[in-house]
Amino acid sequence: MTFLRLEALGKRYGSVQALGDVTLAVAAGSRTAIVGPSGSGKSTLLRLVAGFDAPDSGRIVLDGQPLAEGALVVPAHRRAIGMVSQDGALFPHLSVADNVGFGLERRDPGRARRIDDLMNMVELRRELRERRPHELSGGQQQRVALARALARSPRLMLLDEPFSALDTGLRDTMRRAVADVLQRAGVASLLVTHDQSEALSFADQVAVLREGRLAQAGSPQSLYFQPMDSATASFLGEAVVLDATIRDGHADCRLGRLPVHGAITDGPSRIMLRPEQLHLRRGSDASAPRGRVTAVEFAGAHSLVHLSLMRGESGTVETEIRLRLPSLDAPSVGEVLGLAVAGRCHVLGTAAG
Ligand SMILES: Nc1ncnc2c1ncn2[C@@H]1O[C@H](COP(=O)(O)OP(=O)(O)OP(=O)(O)O)[C@@H](O)[C@H]1O
Repeated sequence: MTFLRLEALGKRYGSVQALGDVTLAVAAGSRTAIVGPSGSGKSTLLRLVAGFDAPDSGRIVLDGQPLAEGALVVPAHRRAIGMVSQDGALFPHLSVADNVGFGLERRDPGRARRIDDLMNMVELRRELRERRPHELSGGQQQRVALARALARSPRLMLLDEPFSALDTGLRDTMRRAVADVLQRAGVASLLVTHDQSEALSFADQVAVLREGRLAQAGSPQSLYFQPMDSATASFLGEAVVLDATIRDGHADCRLGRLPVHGAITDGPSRIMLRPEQLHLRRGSDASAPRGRVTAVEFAGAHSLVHLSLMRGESGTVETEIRLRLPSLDAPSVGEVLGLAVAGRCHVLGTAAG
């Protein structure tokens, strides 16, 4: 069931069309991640939903109630929408308990109990109650910010890069913790992030913005394996994009004849494979697709291996591809390796979203 609906949303700042004709549906209790290059309109979208800014066109409907539609604009404090930002924006002079309870009525006899429950929910120990924000770790501060945002039982939670100031390990832990808390509370959320893998692992739905337009929205799996175009494909991870001719459910390309996803019309096209579908083989014959290793970038557990695809006996160098391989098994520069493809390839321009 659609809980939040953005309909043909548009916003202009002077000559810049920050958002244009964006339509997006968010299901009750679900998690949507908004991704896109810098300047693509992610923060603008969040600001319009929060009520910090009004759209020029289109409408926003939350749980059946229009929040913005023509001259009607419900003010931010009447929307029952929570927000957690990158720095947590805690009040430095207030204790943890008072930060968490900031939106609660001071004279409410149930206030202390509610603060305890909220701290419990985000797994903050009781003994942190009287500390000031600067006496907390980054992860603890984000938990306080989340508890404070949950205090007034929001209908929707907006997460504006809440994990970006945390280091990698903590980031993963916090991402899971926040997803968990929101799920248990049954609160739908919109997450803006620059981190594609964070978006893919956090959300049930990922929406890709480009130049203020919605390029594609869908499940993380459908966007990753069946992106609409090569820009979305590369934005969400490493992609191998090749020219191909489609015939009888197969693509003829530089990697041979590969089965394709779905029923695709015959003709010239472009296909995409994710690098993890390609397997390198040592000692393969010259008739098989092969690649020459041109560079190896060591990065700890994995190395980024650059290969030039070759064709036929002459070994004519064709397209460049990059594969992330376990460093223990990484080839050396100059080696010629056979390439086997696992699974089906995706024909670009045929995404269902
Ligand atoms: N208040 C403003 N005045 C003028 N232009 C603005 C304003 N806010 C945003 N813009 C412009 O609107 C466009 C979208 O900006 P927005 O901040 O929404 O992008 P973003 O995707 O969040 O970018 P980033 O990833 O860099 O945070 C940009 O071109 C930006 O320069």
